[in-house]
Amino acid sequence: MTGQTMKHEATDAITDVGSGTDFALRVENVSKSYGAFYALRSVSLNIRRGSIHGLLGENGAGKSTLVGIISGQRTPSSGAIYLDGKEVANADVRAMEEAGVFLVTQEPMIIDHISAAENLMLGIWPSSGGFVRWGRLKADAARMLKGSGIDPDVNAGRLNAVARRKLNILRAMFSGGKVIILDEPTAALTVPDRRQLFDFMRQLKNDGVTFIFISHYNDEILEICDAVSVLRDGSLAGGSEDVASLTSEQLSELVLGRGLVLFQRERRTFASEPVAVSLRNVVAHHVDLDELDIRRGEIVGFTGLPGAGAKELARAIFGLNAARSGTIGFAGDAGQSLPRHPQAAFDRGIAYLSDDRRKDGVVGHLSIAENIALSSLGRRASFGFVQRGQEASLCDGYFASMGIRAPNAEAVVNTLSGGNQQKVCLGRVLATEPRLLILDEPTRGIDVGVKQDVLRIIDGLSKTGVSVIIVSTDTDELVRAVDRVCVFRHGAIHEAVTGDDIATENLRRLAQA
Ligand SMILES: Nc1ncnc2c1ncn2[C@@H]1O[C@H](COP(=O)(O)OP(=O)(O)OP(=O)(O)O)[C@@H](O)[C@H]1O
Repeated sequence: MTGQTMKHEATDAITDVGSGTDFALRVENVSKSYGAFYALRSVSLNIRRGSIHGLLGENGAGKSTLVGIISGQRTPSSGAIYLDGKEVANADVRAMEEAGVFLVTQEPMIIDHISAAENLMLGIWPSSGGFVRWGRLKADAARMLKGSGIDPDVNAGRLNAVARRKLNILRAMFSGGKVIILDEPTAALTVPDRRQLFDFMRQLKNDGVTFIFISHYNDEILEICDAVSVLRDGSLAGGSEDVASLTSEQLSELVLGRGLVLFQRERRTFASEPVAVSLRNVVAHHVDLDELDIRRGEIVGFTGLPGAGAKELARAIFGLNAARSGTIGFAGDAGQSLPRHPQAAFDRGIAYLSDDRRKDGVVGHLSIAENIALSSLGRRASFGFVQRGQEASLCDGYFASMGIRAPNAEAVVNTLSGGNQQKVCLGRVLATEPRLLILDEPTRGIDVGVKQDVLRIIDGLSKTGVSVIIVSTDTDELVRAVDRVCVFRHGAIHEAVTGDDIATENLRRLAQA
């Protein structure tokens, strides 16, 4: 299928507006500009009632901007939104929620000091004569949370990232949402969590609820979506009303406007390479590891269920989680205690990309250039002075190779799309030129095209002798990018997989077993 035929299909879909009553939501000629820049340019969409409609596009294509407008978080520069055939004008988030439109973002809006049950029912607490009916609230919430693994009575502040995300999704679903927008909802969810979410969506869809679903994962889109629309550079570039008939390759082509060459690392054995990193007897929160050696230039994947030790070991190596005991040695040296904080790790040539860019990723109010240079400046400064020319060339290199979408490297990071912020984080970590690079979910939120570029960059870096750890729940990423996968269970490496055994189904089975 070519980009052109797809464009044609999209146009047909739009002209076939029907009576209007078939559509839960219509977007008509919506534009959004920031100064002279158009984030959206005259976009029109028709979303069928009771369907799951995928909204696709590369990083920065305009997806978040569009759903921000639909949900009342942002105001369009021009255009109109129709809900059940009626125009909604100047609506804010509250008005849109009252009208049944809910946006579930990647960053859950949870109130920490109240219980999970109270959060779940936020805004719809059952009341009688002005008093909240706590008994009814608890009973309703317990029913809703059944099977989710979330204790209704637990203080929400104590929930982990996955539970918070689930709670947020459940809240939208149970608040009488007629149109529920899920912006990359599956990031950080395990395979069983994801299955549960999709079952839930199908159930609600049968009851007539409409979903808009943003995802960069082809397998998810093919599994759950009925129709898709694709944005490219702020304009509607195509779509399909019959996702079931598409292959993964066709979907990628639809998004990128060109065929996609998937990256695959040429795996080899490292037995004859010198040991670059030696970990011994590491005991930390959720970690109890006897030993692990990583060779020069080797890429090792860490995977497992949450709390199994993969992420926790990575954090302990970088000094983010305190280790009770254990040593790390480089290139056969005697080894020293694990670093106590990130600066100490950094000084020993360890770099780390966090999966939480909000907390320890980029500095939003600084420019792309400043962010990329930030971690490596100390190392490059001479007599305390940073050479501006050096900073500029370092940054230009990463700006270009990461394909960051912005007018130039001086753009403020807060104005970038989520995926582009993630690329800035990665550029910043790579610029430190470490000897051990730890990447926690490096391509989460990154579009399918750039994902291949990122995997290529990591591959290239390993060929310069850097040892790499990739912590990932994305089995596709592990299959394409690493030489060895360590599957964690109870804080230790339960199994190490190499060669052709690094295959999607095998990894899924091992991680869940
Ligand atoms: N406040 C702002 N000022 C200037 N430009 C902005 C602002 N907000 C968004 N943009 C720009 O609008 C464009 C669309 O961004 P948007 O976040 O909608 O993309 P996206 O498709 O959701 O991307 P991603 O997949 O990376 O999340 C981007 O180029 C972004 O830099």
